[in-house]
Amino acid sequence: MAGLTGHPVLEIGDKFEELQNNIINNNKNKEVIDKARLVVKGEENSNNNNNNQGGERDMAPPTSNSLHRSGSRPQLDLSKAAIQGNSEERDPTILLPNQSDDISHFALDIGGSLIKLVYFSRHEGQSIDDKRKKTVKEISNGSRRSYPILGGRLHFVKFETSKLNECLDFISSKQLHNGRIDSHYWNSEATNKENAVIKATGGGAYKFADLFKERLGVSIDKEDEMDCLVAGANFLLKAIRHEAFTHMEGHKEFVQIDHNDLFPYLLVNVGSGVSMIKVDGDGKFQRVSGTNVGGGTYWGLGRLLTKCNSFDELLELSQRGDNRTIDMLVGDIYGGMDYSKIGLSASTIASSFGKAISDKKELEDHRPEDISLSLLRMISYNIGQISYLNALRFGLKRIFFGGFFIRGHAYTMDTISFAVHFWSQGQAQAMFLRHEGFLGALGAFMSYEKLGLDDLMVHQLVERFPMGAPYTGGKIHGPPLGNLNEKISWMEKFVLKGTEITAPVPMAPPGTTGLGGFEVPSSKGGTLRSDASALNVGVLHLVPTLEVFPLLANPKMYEPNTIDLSDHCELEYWFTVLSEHLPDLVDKAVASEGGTGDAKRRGDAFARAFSAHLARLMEEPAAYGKLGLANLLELREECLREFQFLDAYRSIKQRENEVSLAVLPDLLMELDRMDEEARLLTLIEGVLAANIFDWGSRACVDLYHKGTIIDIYRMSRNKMQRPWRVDDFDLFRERMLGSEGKKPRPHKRALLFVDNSGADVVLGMLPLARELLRRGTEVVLVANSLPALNDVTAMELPDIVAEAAKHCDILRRAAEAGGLLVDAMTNTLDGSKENCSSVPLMVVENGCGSPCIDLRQVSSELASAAKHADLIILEGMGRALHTNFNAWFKCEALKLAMVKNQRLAEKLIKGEIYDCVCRYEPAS
Ligand SMILES: Nc1ncnc2c1ncn2[C@@H]1O[C@H](COP(=O)(O)OP(=O)(O)O)[C@@H](O)[C@H]1O
Ligand SMILES: CC(C)(COP(=O)(O)O)[C@@H](O)C(=O)NCCC(=O)O
Ligand SMILES: [Mn+2]
Repeated sequence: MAGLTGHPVLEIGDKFEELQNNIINNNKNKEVIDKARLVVKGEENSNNNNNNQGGERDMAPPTSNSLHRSGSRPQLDLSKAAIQGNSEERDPTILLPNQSDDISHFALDIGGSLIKLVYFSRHEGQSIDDKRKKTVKEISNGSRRSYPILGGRLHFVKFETSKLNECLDFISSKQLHNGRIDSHYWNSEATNKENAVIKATGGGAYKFADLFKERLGVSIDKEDEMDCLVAGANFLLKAIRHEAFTHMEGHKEFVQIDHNDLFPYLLVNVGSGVSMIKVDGDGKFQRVSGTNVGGGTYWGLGRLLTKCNSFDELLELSQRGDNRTIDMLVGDIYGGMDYSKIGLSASTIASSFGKAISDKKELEDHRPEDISLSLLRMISYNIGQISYLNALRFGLKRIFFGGFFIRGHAYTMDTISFAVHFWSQGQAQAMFLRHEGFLGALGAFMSYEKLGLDDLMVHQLVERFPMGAPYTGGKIHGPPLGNLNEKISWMEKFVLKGTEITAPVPMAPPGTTGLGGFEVPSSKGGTLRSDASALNVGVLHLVPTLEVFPLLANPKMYEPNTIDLSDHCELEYWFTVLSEHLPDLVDKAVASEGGTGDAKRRGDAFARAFSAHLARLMEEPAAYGKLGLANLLELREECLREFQFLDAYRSIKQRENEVSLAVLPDLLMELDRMDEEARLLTLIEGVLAANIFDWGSRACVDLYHKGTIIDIYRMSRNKMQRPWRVDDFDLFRERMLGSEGKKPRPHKRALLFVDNSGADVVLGMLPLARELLRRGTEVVLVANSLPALNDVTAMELPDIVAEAAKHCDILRRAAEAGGLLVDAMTNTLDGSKENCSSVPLMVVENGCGSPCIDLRQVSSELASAAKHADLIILEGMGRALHTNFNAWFKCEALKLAMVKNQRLAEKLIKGEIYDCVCRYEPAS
């Protein structure tokens, strides 16, 4: 093995190949089959010291890239392509004027300071794999809904109003105004460009209407600003799970809003000026007050006083400021003492800018930092106070603050929260919105009739954080959405700028503001979160076919994540795990795309994008909503897809499937020789043992570098001695086989949530499925809709099942009954054409592309399949431990996993790495 360690990952691949060749070329290769039998019986190998993880094996030399390239990348329309801006610049933006991206709609909010644009891009309709059509039909029993709206993404972009031209360029570069509109779903009048009408709100909808007609040839349909603000806020509060949050003393906490208890509330929109609106329901509201001292005041006065060039610069200055040099404090007036009789401490601001009256100092003698902070505090307190007074006036307890003045800035939010809390003595609560600045634009977007958006439910919206979808306008525009090249150079540019990506939102340790005073800023310092990094507001995916899993015992209380990453130590640990895994993942991803220069460049961009997200989340864990481990793992998959790595483990999965399928017949024979009780135990052991084949676990990847599949499997089997760390097997056996001679009724339908490809599904879950089928239980294999790590997908399963069915009548008949075998008759071993008397074996997709599963958002076909199920089997760390470990179901549930991470083992089951979980829960 010495000298051959250049590409250790490939070495094991070769070993697979070698093994596979052995099996294929010499079908009855005794050694291999004996080993497979050993596995089944759980015997130890006498020749080999067990647990030999030392890796003293002969390894074949690494092969070069045998993996093939995906042909599924979309073609770009490069006609009339031109470099935009300075062509001397490195990686200049390329404009592709003729590239269309199915953009259907957009709406604008053109305010005094900023233009906000919301646009929608449609998902390509995903067709169901032929082999699953029958299953889907059977399961949904003809009741598949036809959805009024298509899936797609909502994007959020802003521009400075003074740079309206940039906005117009952006619209025309993305061809937003010429969006292809599907007349089945969208209002078709707009398909004619001449009559194209776009919805817009804000003063600019009036002011610039002619310019839009002139430049883009579109008419503006003006929507009332207040209507839009309220519609936008109501939509966000109802449709986005983690939209609203409180922010006190540097601490951000998401608020779960009960839809039935949302109204009334006070909406305070802090834009250039401030509007205060009492909202009583959808479309039911009254503008009750406002103030002219708002965001425009801060930015305008601030610019005059500090000579700052941008709003962000002004805000950043404030973070290094000390307002005591310029504000007059109670202590300044009372000789350093509190005025405790009325509850004012010495450090309370008595008069903002009060010290500037001193004739000893001119403007130049004051630090711009101090001026900015003083101004920010003055305006934020003032807004907080007026808001409180209006809440008091109408007896409102909740105040939601929106508008771009807030800008996700911790100190601004703390200051407003403090004011509301202070004046209301804790009776009213200030809350902020993640899409703070886009309320009006969203409202205008919603005003397109027949969109059906107002019917969207929380579970139909999934938030994603892609790179390259620019959040701000300005320089970053040009190529249409989805242009990979743009995304890549986007990442390259950001890394050049370096700090922007990791720039944190200041999060100082919590401090106290003390009795009665607006005194100590609690979260100040550091640098301002980079707005331009496009990391702060996610793109909302509308997936109308997602549903809540109907078997959740208590959907309202359900929390998918077992590990809460708001604990910083926990976050740091998983951050390290994922960072360390990154080089290996990039290698795999690049190899899966043929290892070309282009693939390498994309791999690099992916690594940068994902690292940037991780860095951002380390600084502010709640930046993208409540953060759990499942979200991080999903984010990684999303980033891969963003750079068009559609299946990084494609060939690894294929090889592992082939190797495992080759030993399956022997395994089945061995199982069939056992009595029912021994067989059930062996089957569960088999599932647990085979769950070791996990390319997402660092420990397992290390194992792959050291041994062959058989070594690993053997090691895994050696760990199988009962009792397992969590061992409810006896309970499960009793439910399945009964006790004292009483045979319980078999389950009607079992949903098996499968995990990894290869041994995991072929040698673990399929034999278990077969056992259930044999007992007369219908089996639905639930697999990922999209690839994630080495997980098997719903698309891949029918072929695997078909291959397995060649050697097994039970599987064959069940697969036929479930519509999985289209041409099964010709492929069977004996060619016999029996009737489909079997219960069906079916495959459904789960609606996700992650190693974990959030059961609040599953595919409608899974939801339909679940209706008749009385047993759920969740398998693997991602689905049974990281998520759903604590979930309760209306039916029986079996959670099976091998823990392939030391820390998780300690934390969750007080055990060790490679310990197993077999948790059986009766219906609750
Ligand atoms: N990049 C920016 N440029 C200008 N102002 C900004 C920026 N980011 C945040 N702001 C703040 O947001 C305010 C505008 O908020 P917004 O909700 O867009 O209101 P409007 O609709 O009146 O433009 C500005 O007055 C300023 O205080
Ligand atoms: C990504 C996974 C959840 C996949 O596990 P599986 O569901 O396949 O059993 C798991 O590999 C994991 O938690 N990996 C990160 C931890 C580690 O490397 O130890
Ligand atoms: Mn997995």
